[in-house]
Amino acid sequence: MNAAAVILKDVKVRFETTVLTFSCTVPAGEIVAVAGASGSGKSTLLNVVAGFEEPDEGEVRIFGDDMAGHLPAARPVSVIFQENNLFAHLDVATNVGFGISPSLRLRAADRKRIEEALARVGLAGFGKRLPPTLSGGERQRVALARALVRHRPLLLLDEPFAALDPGMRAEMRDLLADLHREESNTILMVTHHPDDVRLFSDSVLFLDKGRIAAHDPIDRFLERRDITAINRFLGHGTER
Ligand SMILES: Nc1ncnc2c1ncn2[C@@H]1O[C@H](COP(=O)(O)OP(=O)(O)OP(=O)(O)O)[C@@H](O)[C@H]1O
Repeated sequence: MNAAAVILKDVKVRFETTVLTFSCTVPAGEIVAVAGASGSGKSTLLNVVAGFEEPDEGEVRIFGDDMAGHLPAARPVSVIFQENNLFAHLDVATNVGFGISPSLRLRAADRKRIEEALARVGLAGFGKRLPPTLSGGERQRVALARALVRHRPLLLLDEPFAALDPGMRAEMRDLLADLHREESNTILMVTHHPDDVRLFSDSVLFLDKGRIAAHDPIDRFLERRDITAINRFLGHGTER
């Protein structure tokens, strides 16, 4: 598992008042927490990888391939956002079906895969329900089921548990960890929660003011005391 899942090389994204700069190499098969204060650039980094944001400069490679000009749908990624992952007027099975075929031309074997994915995330029998009738946690499970049927080797999660209570967060974390073991995929997950970092990740990309301030294996990251923003994030008081 030494190949790189993601390489960002001198990537620059310019907004009106800000320039964000990213360079990093994420090994395949890792769970990587993407952390940092609000406005530090976490979502932008994910959007650059997913293809929702084109960099002004630099190179984005996913499993070795240069992603320049590749639309999001053409990238080997699945993305789960904090919310609004689902079409509210379409039932759960149809929402998951989009992961298999955007035109929803689903064969019997596809419908079986949808049912299996729903069962895998604890939602057997939910296929005919509409998203507004589900709890926040159930909706995120549907989004996860849709990611599952896609079998993409890179899963990007932008604060996927933000709207969930602590018990549900822990459940979702466990479920993701199980799926990661089964699929051997690479996961980049934006989170504001130190617990997600401590309990879930192999390594941490820590952003500060639009650049990557630290990219460490989890043990090393938790021992750091040299960056104020990390101390603040980990609750290490005012020490520098
Ligand atoms: N479309 C945009 N136009 C202008 N500025 C933007 C745009 N998107 C992001 N920015 C700016 O880029 C910086 C990084 O934003 P980003 O959303 O990536 O941060 P974040 O770390 O994900 O924040 P949060 O934790 O609050 O979601 C911020 O200063 C933000 O205002």
